[in-house]
Amino acid sequence: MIDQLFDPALQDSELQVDNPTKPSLVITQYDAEGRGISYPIELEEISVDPTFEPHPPYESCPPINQSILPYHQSHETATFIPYADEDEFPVIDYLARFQYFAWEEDFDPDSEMIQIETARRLYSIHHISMKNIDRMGILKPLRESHNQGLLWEKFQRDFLRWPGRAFATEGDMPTSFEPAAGDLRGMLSSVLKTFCPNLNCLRTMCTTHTYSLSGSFGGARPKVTSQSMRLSEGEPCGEECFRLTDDSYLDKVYWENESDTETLKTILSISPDLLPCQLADLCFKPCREVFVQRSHIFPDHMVFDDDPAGDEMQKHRAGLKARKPRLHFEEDRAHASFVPLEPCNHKGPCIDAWCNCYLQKRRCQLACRCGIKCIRQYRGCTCKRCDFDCPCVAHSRECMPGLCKNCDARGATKKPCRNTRLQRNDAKMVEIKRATYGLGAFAAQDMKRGDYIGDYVGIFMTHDDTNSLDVVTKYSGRNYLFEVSPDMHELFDAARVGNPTRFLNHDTDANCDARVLLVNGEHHIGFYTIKAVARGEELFLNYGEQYWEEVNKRAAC
Ligand SMILES: C[S@@+](CC[C@H](N)C(=O)[O-])C[C@H]1O[C@@H](n2cnc3c(N)ncnc32)[C@H](O)[C@@H]1O
Repeated sequence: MIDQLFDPALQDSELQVDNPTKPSLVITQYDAEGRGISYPIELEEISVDPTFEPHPPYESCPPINQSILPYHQSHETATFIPYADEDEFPVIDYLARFQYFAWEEDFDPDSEMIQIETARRLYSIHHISMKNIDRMGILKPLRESHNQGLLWEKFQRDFLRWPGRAFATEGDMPTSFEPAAGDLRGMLSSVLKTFCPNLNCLRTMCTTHTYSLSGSFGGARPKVTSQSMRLSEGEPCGEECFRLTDDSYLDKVYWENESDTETLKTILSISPDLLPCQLADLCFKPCREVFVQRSHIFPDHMVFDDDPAGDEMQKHRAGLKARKPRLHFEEDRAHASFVPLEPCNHKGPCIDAWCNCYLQKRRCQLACRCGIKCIRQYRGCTCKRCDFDCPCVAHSRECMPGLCKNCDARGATKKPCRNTRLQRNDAKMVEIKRATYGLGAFAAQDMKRGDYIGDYVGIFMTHDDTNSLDVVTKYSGRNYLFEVSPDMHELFDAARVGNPTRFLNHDTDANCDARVLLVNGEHHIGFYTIKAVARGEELFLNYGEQYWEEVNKRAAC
């Protein structure tokens, strides 16, 4: 480029290069006529420290703040061959662990294109509504939700233009699906899908907590009768306040628009005991009208009932008296076997076959929609200082904001409950540096015994899924699998995604240990110091004998 600089055709007349021997970069900008203007930029010389080793190939670890559950179970499908350009890597052995190549079974872009084009022609040329196209059942559903279905997929990728397309240039289908303005339930469901309501999760479009939330929220039961609301203390909110209404008004309210009643029902299914004055603001209706409608939805005799869901409870009441439920909560055991369950959502008590939690001998979770009377829900602790006497601590469970009564589990004060450090991410600082065995984690500050280091996160998988990892683990000599259940059936793999806890090396005289904890209904692996650690010291875990037995077994076979 320096030579070109002196080409009179390209050279800018004002360009001066003071010292052509000094490394410099010349930038030439061309205009539409091909005239170039060049100017030099001096380069800073950079010397590379030879001790700084390049990062090993095929090893990347994007940071995550919570474990993830991938959409596609990668153990069945080979999407990628690591170390493929290294002769020693046993490619065939690796591929033999999978049933398919990803290209064999992944979506077929041709078929998808044809489906989209077919739908478009049916819609814009033959004027068949999207609802009716769906009802034909010949194509993939167009709109399953605001972010699922053929229409959504169409906007996730760029299709090449294809010859057939030119013959039909009529308009396109609507691009997005939004619930109608009056459909409060639809709008809330779509937001829930976008913003995960799980207490441990702040991720948009969360794929970890995949249980279907659409339509399943609500189901809370009223505790306050309309009569006691009317008798409760409080100032009327205005002339039309329910507090100024007598019974004669009860038959005189009729809402013509069904969506108004639906909106009220949706709000009540989430918060059944809101005062009519508050409901009036949310529904844009006069307070006394809302009161009358609420008393139709929740008649007082239902509120007194043990189970306003009614029938099922009546049917089972006789049975209930006779047989006391024998509760055996698997999760109460410190290192319980753990399989994630869909939250239950049913009428009637959680003591029969319709309740999945009951069938699986599990506690109901926060996300369950079985109602406030559920006897299987954990009630929280009542202690102030949560140490060894605390039932949450004793059962390897972090205290729960909203349920634990006296400790500051929410972290609202300067002295929040210690037994919530994992969910508050109140971790001591660590530094990742070269260590004896690859990289290692080092204390970046002085630590006391019992300090919290971090939450071991990775890809959530079952033991069967690890089969395909064996070849890679043996080849790289690095293993990032951590069992979350004692039978080793469920694991987190921090090889491909993780956080600094993945760098703790092994020592029999370890200064840290790992504890399986139930945190807001999910099992986590927390790392804690078991002795004082000075700043700069390396943090070690004892991987256990079983770990090294496995390593030796793998090496031998
Ligand atoms: C969870 S990783 C620890 C972080 C790892 N050193 C790195 O650079 O990413 C576990 C792997 O570290 C290595 N390792 C850790 N402690 C070791 C030890 N005491 N002896 C030999 N290798 C060890 C082994 O390769 C093991 O599979």
